[in-house]
Amino acid sequence: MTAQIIDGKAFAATIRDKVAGHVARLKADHDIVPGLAVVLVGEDPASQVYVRSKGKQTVEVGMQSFEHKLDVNTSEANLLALVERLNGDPAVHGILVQLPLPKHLDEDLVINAIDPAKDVDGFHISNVGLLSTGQKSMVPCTPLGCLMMLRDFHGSLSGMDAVVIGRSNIVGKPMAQLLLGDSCTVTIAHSRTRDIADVVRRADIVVAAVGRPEMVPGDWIKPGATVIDVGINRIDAPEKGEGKTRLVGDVDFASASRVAGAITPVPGGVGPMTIACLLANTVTACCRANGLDEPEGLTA
Ligand SMILES: NC(=O)C1=CN([C@@H]2O[C@H](COP(=O)(O)OP(=O)(O)OC[C@H]3O[C@@H](n4cnc5c(N)ncnc54)[C@H](OP(=O)(O)O)[C@@H]3O)[C@@H](O)[C@H]2O)C=CC1
Ligand SMILES: Nc1nc(=O)c2c([nH]1)NC[C@@H]1CN(c3ccc(C(=O)N[C@@H](CCC(=O)O)C(=O)O)cc3)C=[N+]21
Repeated sequence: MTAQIIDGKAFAATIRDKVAGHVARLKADHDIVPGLAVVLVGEDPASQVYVRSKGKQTVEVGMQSFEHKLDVNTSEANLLALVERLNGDPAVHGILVQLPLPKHLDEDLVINAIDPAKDVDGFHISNVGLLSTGQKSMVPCTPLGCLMMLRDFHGSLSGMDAVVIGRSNIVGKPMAQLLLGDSCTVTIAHSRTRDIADVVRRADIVVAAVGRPEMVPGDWIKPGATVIDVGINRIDAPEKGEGKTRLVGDVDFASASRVAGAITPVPGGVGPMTIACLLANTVTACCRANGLDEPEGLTA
């Protein structure tokens, strides 16, 4: 069997179109322009590329982008003061603090200082609690993007066996909550899981969010299963020339795509959906802040 490729890049483009439509309507009907503030501490090259791409796409859909770059040695007080300022800024509807932060900064403290209504990453404890109790919240972008692709491919996920590999607060745990919300039978695997191959083999849906290049081989995949590869790993690619690199996921695409029914590629899968969902969350936050009907089909 050769798996169908789930084209996250193309799907993300359709979401951005919807977002752009809503943004245009907000402007025409209410003279409101949604704004997204992105805070980057330090100069990690991968983060810089990613933040630039977010800023560009934000402007492309007609929203305002505010980028704040702080020195790697910035104090916690300084960062918290910026977050406070953004919380109070009526032009800012969404705030994203790029993670990971340098070690001297307390991530939990900083994330929980963001106004939950502006927490477009969905990482604030209030949003985590709301999601886990099935209430309206801001939903983390990466898991939301994965859910949208799964719903689009399968229609209903009800009763399916889903295995999420990874239990981070930003991907694994919220992903599991969303799948549970859609009535999957959910298992979360992690570094202490015994016989992970056996656990994964039971799954109709596999979401891999581990951070280990090509860790999941095809022979862990149940024939016909849907595989969502969240991993973004840059590895050496000497075949492309001296010093060159390439991106791979947490799944061994070559072997898995021979067994799976459907699979997301890396690049071009979950990554573009994450950014599209960030834009979607910003419009949603803007509508809620202004007491307006929120866009349909852009939230969980
Ligand atoms: N496409 C996108 O938009 C995004 C992609 N990513 C990518 O997704 C991946 C995961 O990110 P993130 O969740 O932040 O990573 P974390 O490092 O925070 O979490 C990784 C998880 O994988 C588990 N794990 C590690 N090794 C193994 C193993 N050998 N077997 C089973 N489980 C293991 C860990 O288990 P334990 O808890 O026991 O240590 C942990 O729960 C990364 O490649 C990251 O780059 C992340 C965010 C967005
Ligand atoms: N507060 C916070 N929120 C995040 O959502 C967040 C974060 N911090 N820190 C880093 C991770 C990582 N992440 C990615 C998003 C998109 C791509 C993406 O678009 N990837 C492209 C390829 C890009 C390339 O070529 O380098 C693709 O997969 O096709 C990658 C990675 C969001 N993260």
